[in-house]
Amino acid sequence: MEKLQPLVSAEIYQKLIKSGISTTVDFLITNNFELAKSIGGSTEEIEEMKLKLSKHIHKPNRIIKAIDLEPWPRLSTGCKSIDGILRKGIPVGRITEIFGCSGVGKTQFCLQLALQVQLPIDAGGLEKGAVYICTEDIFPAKRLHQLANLFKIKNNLPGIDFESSVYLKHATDIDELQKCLFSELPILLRRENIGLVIIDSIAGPFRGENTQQYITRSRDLIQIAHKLNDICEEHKLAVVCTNQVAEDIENSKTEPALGIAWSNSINYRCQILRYNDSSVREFEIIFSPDLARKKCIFYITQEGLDCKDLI
Ligand SMILES: Nc1ncnc2c1ncn2[C@@H]1O[C@H](COP(=O)(O)OP(=O)(O)OP(=O)(O)O)[C@@H](O)[C@H]1O
Repeated sequence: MEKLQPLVSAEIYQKLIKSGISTTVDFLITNNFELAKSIGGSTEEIEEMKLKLSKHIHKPNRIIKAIDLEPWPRLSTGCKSIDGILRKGIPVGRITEIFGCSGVGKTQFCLQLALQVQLPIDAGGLEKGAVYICTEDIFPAKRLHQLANLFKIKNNLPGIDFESSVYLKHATDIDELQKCLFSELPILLRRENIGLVIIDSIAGPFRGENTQQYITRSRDLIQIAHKLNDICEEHKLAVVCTNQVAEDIENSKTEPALGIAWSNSINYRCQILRYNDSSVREFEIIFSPDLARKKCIFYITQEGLDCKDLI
């Protein structure tokens, strides 16, 4: 892990340590306003420091030890078995897709992430808020409320109003989704400290478009995927998109919707499956740039995702 010292002065290093920032990755993913508060100086000066540090990490042709490889920061899912196969959680700075049949628990998974992201860093969170973009059903506010109340108790944080850091947007068609991603979201991301953007589901706006709109549909999808990638990288946040399944009748199987252009635009693809009608689910990594194809089991309770008696 790349240490901040000797890259910054001893005085600044001490101030950063006091704020819980000990590595270059911590520094790079922390909001400029927060850094300016911790070590003094203007946000422009902080941006300059970030540029220098990122150049140091990505120095071309620099030979490094395997142990010095920077792991991508992760956001814990709050479920030990899933975190175990994801190497501590959902990657920050990348797009993760969660696909599965209707009612399998994709929304439940996303609601839990919207709470987890607000936890302190040492508890697996990012101490940031979440943006939740619904494209199909209206946002399940009651379920979030129930989860948030139990989440406070579980994490012993009775004073935190978790619901007030979840920003909602309902975008049911492609135009609304584009407007949200290209104009509304960038403004919000500049104003608020956001660590997670959820789209539930990415397939929603692309359904029901007729075949004549096929070409513009593909172009719009690619444009949206590029925008999501830019947002991830620029704001160092995690993007999670749920996706529906499409029937492949010829081969009697189901596949994630939206085809190959979308598949090539995401970094991580994971599937949730349900065992019969029980509360037990299977979570499987289908592809990823840094993880093996693995699966684990978990279940959904009123407190969210869990695996207590399973591991
Ligand atoms: N409070 C709860 N206690 C136990 N299980 C719950 C609770 N809330 C939701 N569930 C489980 O989650 C399932 C619904 O999951 P969810 O709405 O997240 O599915 P989904 O994959 O997002 O579906 P869709 O694609 O139709 O939106 C329910 O069928 C139930 O099994």
